Amino acid sequence: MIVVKVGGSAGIDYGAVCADIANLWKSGQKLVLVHGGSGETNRVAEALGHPPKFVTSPSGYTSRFTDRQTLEIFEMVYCGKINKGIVERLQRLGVNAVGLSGLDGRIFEGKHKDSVRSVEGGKVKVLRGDHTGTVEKVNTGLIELLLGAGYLPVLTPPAVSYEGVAINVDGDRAAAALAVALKASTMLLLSNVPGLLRDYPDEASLIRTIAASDVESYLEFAQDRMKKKVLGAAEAVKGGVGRVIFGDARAGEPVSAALAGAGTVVQ
Ligand SMILES: Nc1ncnc2c1ncn2[C@@H]1O[C@H](COP(=O)(O)OP(=O)(O)OP(=O)(O)O)[C@@H](O)[C@H]1O
Repeated sequence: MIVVKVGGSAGIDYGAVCADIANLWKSGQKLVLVHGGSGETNRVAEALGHPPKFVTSPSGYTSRFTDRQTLEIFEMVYCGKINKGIVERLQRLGVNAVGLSGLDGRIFEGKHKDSVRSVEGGKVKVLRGDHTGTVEKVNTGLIELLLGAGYLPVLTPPAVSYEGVAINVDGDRAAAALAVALKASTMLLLSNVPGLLRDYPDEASLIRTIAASDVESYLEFAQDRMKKKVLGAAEAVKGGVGRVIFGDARAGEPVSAALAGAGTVVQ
């Protein structure tokens, strides 16, 4: 079993990702696909007159401030446009894909965080009305049912809180929790960079391997949203996933290339 997470940043070639996945799936590889959608969400939010707001926590992590209206835009893009776009591509390639969010069947569950601490102009402010959280529990029953019946699950945030409220969660960490729950041998985190760069954005500074015991020390090279990927990788390997690969989803055969070791391999 492998878990493939494809991001939603500008430049990602969903056609290439889906074609590669379709070939692997047809050759008998069991997999679950998780996706993001941040780039398109930003664009749609701007177009709808509710521009995105990002907050940086005192510990340096960046996240989307998700008020109710942002959550609805987020769902339109992630669960609507991106999820159905991927399912359509896979269907056209002859793969019986089923698109679900973490809300459906309570696949991704976690605690609702209503307030977030944000560093603004050197001061720490508390913002309320946030619909975010972290996946703490993965309910694999529905996924196993689908896999057992021959469907390829295509999953996306949001998750559901214990009270049944939709919460925006990080896709990389959700994929990590899923990979652990499914006892996946490999998790791929594919985005619009060749992997973790020592000196971002210099692509020649690609870090090729990271020892599983040492992942967190690489957080220092990751800026803003890349930090969540490194954190997700650490959580996955700690949870028993054999290897995590940060790979490039901009062209070629992104999944096969990453499986063959292109990118940053955490093992
Ligand atoms: N050291 C680094 N190496 C590589 N990328 C980095 C680094 N530091 C920061 N980044 C940024 O991290 C981004 C990837 O994270 P991001 O969360 O935007 O991607 P994604 O997974 O495609 O999106 P989504 O949130 O929609 O799933 C890159 O586009 C790059 O700008």
